[in-house]
Formats: sequence, structure tokens, C-alpha cells
Amino acid sequence: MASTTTGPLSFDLKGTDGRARRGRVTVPHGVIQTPAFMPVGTRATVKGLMPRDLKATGSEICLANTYHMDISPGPKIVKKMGGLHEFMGWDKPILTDSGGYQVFSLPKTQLDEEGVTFRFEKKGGKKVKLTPERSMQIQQDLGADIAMAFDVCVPYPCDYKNAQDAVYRTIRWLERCKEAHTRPDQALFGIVQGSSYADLRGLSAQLTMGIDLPGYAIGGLSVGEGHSIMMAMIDCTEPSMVKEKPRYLMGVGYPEDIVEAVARGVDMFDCVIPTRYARSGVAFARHGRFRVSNARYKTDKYPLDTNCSCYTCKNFTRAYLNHLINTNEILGSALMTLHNVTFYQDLMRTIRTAIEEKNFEKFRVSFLQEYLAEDK
Ligand SMILES: CNc1nc2cc3c(=O)[nH]c(N)nc3c(CCN)c2[nH]1
Repeated sequence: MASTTTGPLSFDLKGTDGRARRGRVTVPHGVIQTPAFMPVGTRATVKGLMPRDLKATGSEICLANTYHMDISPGPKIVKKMGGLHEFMGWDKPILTDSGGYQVFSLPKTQLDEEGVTFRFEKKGGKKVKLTPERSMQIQQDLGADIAMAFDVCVPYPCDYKNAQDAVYRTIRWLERCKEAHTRPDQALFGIVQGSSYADLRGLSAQLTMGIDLPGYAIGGLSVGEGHSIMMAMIDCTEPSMVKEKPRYLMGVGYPEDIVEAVARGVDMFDCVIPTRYARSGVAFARHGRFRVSNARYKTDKYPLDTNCSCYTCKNFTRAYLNHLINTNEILGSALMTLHNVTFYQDLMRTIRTAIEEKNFEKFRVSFLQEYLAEDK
């Protein structure tokens, strides 16, 4: 087993099966078995889950967002309260995203070499401005185990020139992030961009690998390009990424995306899908996802997924969840979220075992066959 330590992060590559990797990431607040799924907790809470429930799902790390935490309550308050772990009552690892994605996902942002000015006005009319230095300052105050570089994630589709400019700006900003990042107990990850252009992906990967960091993310995907272009771009990027450090595919994704990306060498994932879909009444199960709020479930006495051992599936029927979601009861969001995140973590655990047992390809084919079967 190869073990690589870079600052506060160690990555142990425990085994491979084809390009799929089984590993372990160790950071100050604990160990993350990989391939790993990271639930998103944008404002220092995974919506609908108390930390004890988040633990019960099997999650070993969760996310928070620099942009949102800057707006409220502000990094200085979080720091004064002991940092994110103390503040939110989560003693396992945390990763904070840098605000780079919010550039893409929020309207009316102004971007220049210095950084990004967001249209949102804080109380008192102060505009939110993020620069590589400010993003690093905020993330160091928040105190997550892993901080993401401040990058430029372009929309899809994006013309070549803008995608190319974003690759070079992201690298210039990564140099500034590394310069500004001095917290010794926090790992900084670089982010590869390049939109949907194979040559830009390779260029961005090589330039990013040229900056020594504990881990690297594949960014700029899951922005509407669709599954096949996403997979093609991973294939253009992954071969240029160092093997002995973790690879994190940002914002991915559906179970079918995750399984196919693991097959291409990705170690870490994050996505709002299981939590966001839960709140809208969509449940994930072995045979695919379904909307439990549909009338057909009104008298369905079965659990969401008969294979699932989560608290929701052990204690409640689809009929009850149908009722809770259709009456917008808070408990509906909580129970659906608990199940969906447990489903994702059970999927990751099954993936890890399949790689250990060298039958990941067999698992990939059988999982996708059942999960994507038309006759639901
Ligand atoms: C949902 N799709 C998606 N694509 C992303 C790309 C980036 C990306 O390219 N950069 C950063 N910093 N974050 C991204 C995120 C947010 C991850 N929590 C993305 N999310």
C-alpha cells in the first residue's frame, strides 16, 4: 500500500481494480474511506439532518461553502466560536468550497484579474467580493480540514477562448491561493478546469499538477454538459493526474455518474442531489429513483427501499412519506434526507468492497442494469 503525506493530509492507496481506486484519506479530524461521497452542508448544516443523523448515514466528511458563510454569520464569528467543527457540532472532517462555483451559479457577478464581485449586497449595502486571498482568509478562519482553491468555473457550453482564459486565470489564482494559504493543519486542493475541450483539460491538469498540493479536484463539470461529455472529460484529465494523491470530482452526482467516474479513477465526490431531491419528495433506491409524493404511493405499505436499513426504512411506509411531503411537513424532509444520504453511503460502501474484491466491473454492470432498468 502506497502512502503519501503532504502537510496535514495523508493518502493511502490501498488497492486498485482496473482504473478504480480504493484508498483512505487522513486529515486532522479523522479518516475518510475512498471512494467517498461528501454530503453538502452549504451553511454549516446538511439541510434536514442533525449531526447525529448525518453520522448514522455513514458519512465521514461533509461540505460547507465559503460564499454563504461569508454572508452569514461571517468567518470571524465562526472563528470566535471555535471554528466550523465546534460551531456546527460535527467532529469529523469538513471540506469547504472556495466560492469559485458561485461565480458560475449566481447571476450578475463581475469577474476580473483581482477576483469576483457578487451582486448580493450584505446588510449595509456592502457588496460581496471574493479574491484568492480573501477566499483563503475565510477558509482558514472557518477551519475545515480541506480548503478548495478559488477558481473560475465557466458555464457550459463555453467558447474556447473564454475556457482557455479561465484555465490560465485559475492557475494564476492557484499560485495566489498557495501563497496566501499558511494554515498548517488545513490541506489546500487545486482544481483542474478546461471546460469541454480535451486539450485544455490536459493543459490545465499538467499546470495544476505542477503545483505541489495534498490533493486535486476535477472542476468545471456537472454544469449541464451531460453524462457522456462528463465521462469524456474525466478521460482527458485523469491520466495527467498524479496517482498518489486523491482526486475529487466536484458536484457529482447521480449514482450512475458516480459509479462510472469511480471506474475512471475518481476518489471523492460531493453533490446536493440526495439532499435536494429528498426535500422535493424524490427517493433513491436500487431500482432507480422515484417520486414518493405521487398518488400511486398513497396507500403503499412498503418502505422506500426494502434493501435499506436506515431509520426511515425501518419505521415508516411510503404512504406516510407521501403524506408528509404532500403536506410540506418538516419531518418529511428529515426522513427523506436520512434515507437518500444513507442510500448514497451504502452505494459507496458497496463500491469500496467491490474494488477490494477485484470485482468492481461486475458490480458496475449489474448495478447500472438494475438501477437504470426502464421497467420501473
Ligand atoms: C453541481 N455541479 C457542480 N459542478 C461544480 C464545479 C465546481 C468547480 O469547478 N469549482 C468549484 N470550486 N466548485 C464546483 C462545484 C461546487 C461543488 N460543491 C460544482 N458543482
